[in-house]
Amino acid sequence: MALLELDNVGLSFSGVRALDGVTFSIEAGALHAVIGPNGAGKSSLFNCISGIHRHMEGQVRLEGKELRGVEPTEIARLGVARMFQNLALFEHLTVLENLLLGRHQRYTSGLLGNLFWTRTARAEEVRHREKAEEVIDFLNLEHFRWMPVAVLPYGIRKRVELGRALCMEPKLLLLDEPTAGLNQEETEDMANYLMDLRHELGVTQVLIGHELRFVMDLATQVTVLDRGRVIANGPPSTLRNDTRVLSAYVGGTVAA
Ligand SMILES: Nc1ncnc2c1ncn2[C@@H]1O[C@H](COP(=O)(O)OP(=O)(O)OP(=O)(O)O)[C@@H](O)[C@H]1O
Repeated sequence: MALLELDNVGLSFSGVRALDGVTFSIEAGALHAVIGPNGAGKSSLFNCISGIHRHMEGQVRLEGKELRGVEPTEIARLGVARMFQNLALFEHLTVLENLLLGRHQRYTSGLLGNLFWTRTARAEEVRHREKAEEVIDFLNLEHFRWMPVAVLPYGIRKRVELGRALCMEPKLLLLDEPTAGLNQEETEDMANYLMDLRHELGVTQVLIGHELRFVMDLATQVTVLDRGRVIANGPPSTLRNDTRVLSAYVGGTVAA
């Protein structure tokens, strides 16, 4: 069974058909890219998976469990994390504090446990710190651990944003244009981290991308959306010369 299945997903906004009959699946361990021109429906699709659009049609299933109608916080708890294009960090908190906040939906000891600092709450706090430190090591953020996010360069903030999502120990990581605003070197760094994530930690990723070369080099599977519909779906090698894909990007070419 695929990790995530989208079955005939549709979404309308007062007459605008943002998604229409979107059906495809995401295999465990994949780095699955969703591409398409502006307005194709990529963000709408992520919002449907995250439970933000309650009026969506069709079905979204995570490990066979229907997500439609499930609250976004519960979907996050089930293992769907999201790295936002516009950073969702707390600027005045340190890198470590931001990462620990990424774990908040995993706290189980509750308010009373924390207030009275019970043994369970203490043990839990240690576990959260260990996980945050693992993520810091993995993303080479040691040097920035105690710095407030506000003073960090944009490329490092993007890495912290990825780290915040990773702290949730997701089954499925949704990456909304992870390289937007990054320079060439930072883009290559991000690509390497995403590949390591797949190979070393086995995290399944769905990535919205604009830059075709980046997507084609990185992804194991690509779904192309155009005006809310799936126009192509397959491994990058089969899509490089697909005329539907090329024509969806006006004047665009899929670099070899
Ligand atoms: N909240 C909303 N209210 C009204 N229309 C919306 C809303 N969200 C999306 N749309 C419309 O749905 C369509 C798909 O938009 P969406 O943002 O999902 O595309 P996209 O592929 O992510 O585009 P981009 O690459 O520009 O971010 C567009 O026509 C957009 O105007």
